[in-house]
Amino acid sequence: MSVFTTVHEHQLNQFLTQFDCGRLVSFAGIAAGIENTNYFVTTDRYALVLTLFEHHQPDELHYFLDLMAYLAEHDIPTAHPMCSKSGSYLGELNGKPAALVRRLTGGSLEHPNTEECRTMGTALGQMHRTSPGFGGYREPDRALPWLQETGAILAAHLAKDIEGETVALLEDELDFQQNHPRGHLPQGAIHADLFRDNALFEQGRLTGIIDLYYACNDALAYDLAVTINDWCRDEQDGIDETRARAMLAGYQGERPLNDDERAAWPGLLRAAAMRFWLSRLKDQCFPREGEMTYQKDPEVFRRLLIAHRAQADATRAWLNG
Ligand SMILES: Nc1ncnc2c1ncn2[C@@H]1O[C@H](COP(=O)(O)OP(=O)(O)O)[C@@H](O)[C@H]1O
Ligand SMILES: N[C@@H](CCOP(=O)(O)O)C(=O)O
Repeated sequence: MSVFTTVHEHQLNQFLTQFDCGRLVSFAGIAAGIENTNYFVTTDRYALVLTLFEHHQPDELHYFLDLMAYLAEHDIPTAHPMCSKSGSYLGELNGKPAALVRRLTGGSLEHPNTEECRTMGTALGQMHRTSPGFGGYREPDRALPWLQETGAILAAHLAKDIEGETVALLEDELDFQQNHPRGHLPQGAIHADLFRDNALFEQGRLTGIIDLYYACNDALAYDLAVTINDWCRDEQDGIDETRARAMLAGYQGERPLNDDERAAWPGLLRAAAMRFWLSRLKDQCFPREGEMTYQKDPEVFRRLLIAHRAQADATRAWLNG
């Protein structure tokens, strides 16, 4: 259950007076999600989601909310935040920064099929045609410096056990990533965590991209690699080539990758696998106090990283449809 901060009805009513959003009808905590406190809020005018941000700084929250508004206003299916009567997307509730966004319909897909992967690729391509025009900037917080810092902590921790092979993989991959920077690739605002649980579908149609709370400015093609690594994974923690080709075709129908991006592609898939292997491994080795009791499996991304390291040419071939 991820309601970390309980909201009482009188607090919510007070908060809603700042918005022109009608009268409260009902509200209920949302169990999914692992970072923030979320509630479904229904008024006599709107279906909304209330988020109380548990960790982020105001600066980055303005970036996330402005980006959501920008994308929604450019016809990318994202949840538009509600603007308060005083002109702000960000308020405060129960001592936490808080925002109301429009509730999207649909649900996330556990087993997306080829067509749904193509649809997601198309939407991501559209988003990446639009997002470089967004004026905000946020430094990537899970890029090389974070990989190095986290990798060093984990290598020291794992070296105490019998994880020789794991430490060697970690160090070798860090070395590779250090020698394959991505700053020369086309940049823009990226989602950075567009996993299956962060997109809503209804009858085969994408209704929305949610949880933009890792969004930052980074290489656009890296965002595509993050997305493929989750949406197109097969049962053996490799990549299902048919779904990957469909997602890439959908994406490139909107935004073809350039020669630099094509050359960098196998390394980007590795960077994306490494990022989620390390964040999950860190949560496993150093569980965050007082938060989620379930953990996401780091092994999935370790195996995927090994698979990507072994098949650079094959992954590049997916780019050709
Ligand atoms: N705009 C929205 N419309 C509909 N459902 C939403 C919306 N935003 C969040 N949700 C629901 O809340 C859940 C948790 O949201 P999420 O942003 O992923 O939380 P966290 O940041 O804590 O991981 C989602 O899985 C989804 O069910
Ligand atoms: N998608 C990541 C988890 C990122 O955290 P969240 O707050 O978006 O749930 C993973 O699967 O490791």
